[in-house]
Amino acid sequence: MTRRRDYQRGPVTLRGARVPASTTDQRLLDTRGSADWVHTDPWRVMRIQAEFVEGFGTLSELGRSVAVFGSARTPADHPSAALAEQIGGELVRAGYTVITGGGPGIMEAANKGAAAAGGTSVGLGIELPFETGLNEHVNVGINFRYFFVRKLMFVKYSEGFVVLPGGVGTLDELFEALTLLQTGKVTSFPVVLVGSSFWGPLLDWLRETLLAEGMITPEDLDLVRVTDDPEECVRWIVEARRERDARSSDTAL
Ligand SMILES: C/C(=C\CNc1ncnc2c1ncn2[C@@H]1O[C@H](COP(=O)(O)O)[C@@H](O)[C@H]1O)CO
Repeated sequence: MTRRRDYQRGPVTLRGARVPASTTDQRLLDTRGSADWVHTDPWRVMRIQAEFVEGFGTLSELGRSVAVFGSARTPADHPSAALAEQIGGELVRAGYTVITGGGPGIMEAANKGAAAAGGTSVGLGIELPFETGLNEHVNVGINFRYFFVRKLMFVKYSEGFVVLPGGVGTLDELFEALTLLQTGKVTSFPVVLVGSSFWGPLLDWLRETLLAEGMITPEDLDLVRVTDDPEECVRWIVEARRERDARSSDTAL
């Protein structure tokens, strides 16, 4: 009688010709060989998971937060930077943690305002082909390898988005929020555009082209509000929170 030899690879049973010549432990402990596996998708999944774990672990403890977006290229002496700095400070005084992309320009200005007001000033940095690093006003920083992990962190841990003038990165962040709101994937939260002369032409295009051509509904236009006033911006966010809290206490009754 031939003895059937089973080989267990975790939950998988292998027999006959499928039985490997070495065990998993042997392969793990064998340090020789190519390092190509580090660049394979299964290994990337582990790194992606690690980023989620790190992000969730750090951000879940920071309390109520608002994200501030805007150009990485805005000079420190630009009026938009002054607005971002003031908004960072106002948000902290209203009890919020301020979350930005941790980079230069508008991000740095918002972090500066938040830190100067004695608040938690978060930077969710991103690994880029050119090193920029976290700006000096960040007091809680996480550097992400993967844009999509970082993007989820902004949405999951912010209860409002403040969007100052910016380029494609800023537009990407704005339209991701609008898509999630429009499709009901995220519970209603305020999106405030700061800078009426910058955002006005985009809103005109949304109305005159997208709405006119039936690509969006009139209600979609209500997903954003525009202001030039930092205090009004923060007031809208606080009011939205009160409305949300009132709605959730109604449903709890
Ligand atoms: C291009 C420059 C720096 C890039 N450094 C960045 N660091 C962190 N976050 C960034 C960076 N660049 C873009 N972002 C994200 O996109 C938004 C800004 O993009 P935009 O195209 O400049 O509008 C911003 O909100 C970040 O989340 C210059 O040295």
